[in-house]
Amino acid sequence: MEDQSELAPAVRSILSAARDRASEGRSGGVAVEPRDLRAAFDRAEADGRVPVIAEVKPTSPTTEGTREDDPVALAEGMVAGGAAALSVLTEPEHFGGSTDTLERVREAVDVPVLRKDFLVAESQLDAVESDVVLLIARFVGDDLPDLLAAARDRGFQVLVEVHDREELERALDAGATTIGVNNRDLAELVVDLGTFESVAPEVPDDVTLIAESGIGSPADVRRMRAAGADALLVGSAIMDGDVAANTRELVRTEAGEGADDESDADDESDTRDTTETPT
Ligand SMILES: O=P(O)(O)OC[C@@H](O)[C@@H](O)c1c[nH]c2ccccc12
Repeated sequence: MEDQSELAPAVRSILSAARDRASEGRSGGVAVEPRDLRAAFDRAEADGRVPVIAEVKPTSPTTEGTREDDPVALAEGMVAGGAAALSVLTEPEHFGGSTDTLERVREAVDVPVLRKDFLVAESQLDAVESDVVLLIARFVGDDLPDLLAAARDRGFQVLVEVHDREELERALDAGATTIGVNNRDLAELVVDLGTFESVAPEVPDDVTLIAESGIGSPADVRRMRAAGADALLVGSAIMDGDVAANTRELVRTEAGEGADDESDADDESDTRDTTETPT
């Protein structure tokens, strides 16, 4: 694995906490019957919605304060706003997440739910059922093929997260079929939508490609879609304010051939501060 000193201190702390949780997991393991992520994206497209995975993220290392609302109510609002799928943080110490929250959310909605955590050991896959799990290429290093196989054995669909072309190559070599390009650099915690634009052209067409992080406005949605995103993963911009309205705004970006262009411009100046780069 890479030299950890290159990572932002907050990320190093998250990883060390993740290793301490490495023994978590139920004895006996999980056997998941997943809700199909690709089918959920296709349904959204057929319905004129941009496929968005909306993320329940109560807080993060660079977000001020914690959103205390019931995560189930937030999740239901996101689905009402048109989210094709949901992502739920289960990392407890830095993101205010829990496996219990994920279970409650997954029971309450019928869209696929991604477990968002920093998984580094196979046993962690058994902590809770979800439709999709995240593996971050940078953090799992050479264990990627084994963890991918272990996740699939349990029935999970797997989203492999990459940040550059070298990680993309590793993900493809390991057999990943759903790949997310994180626009946030985990070394600096800085967001640059150009990251997706530089990696996306290297991704084969049969891979489901997701643009992650830093997407805050209809203009950002258009930019990522133009660069080839099949779907978008959005946290902060949806969590800030009315989650249903925020989701709806992003999901409807392509409805009616840009008919909303003017109101988009107004909406972008509302509550969201696009200069912030929370994780
Ligand atoms: O809040 P944002 O900028 O919309 O980002 C969401 C999501 O991409 C981000 O939370 C994320 C991407 N990869 C991660 C890995 C772990 C924790 C969090 C993440």
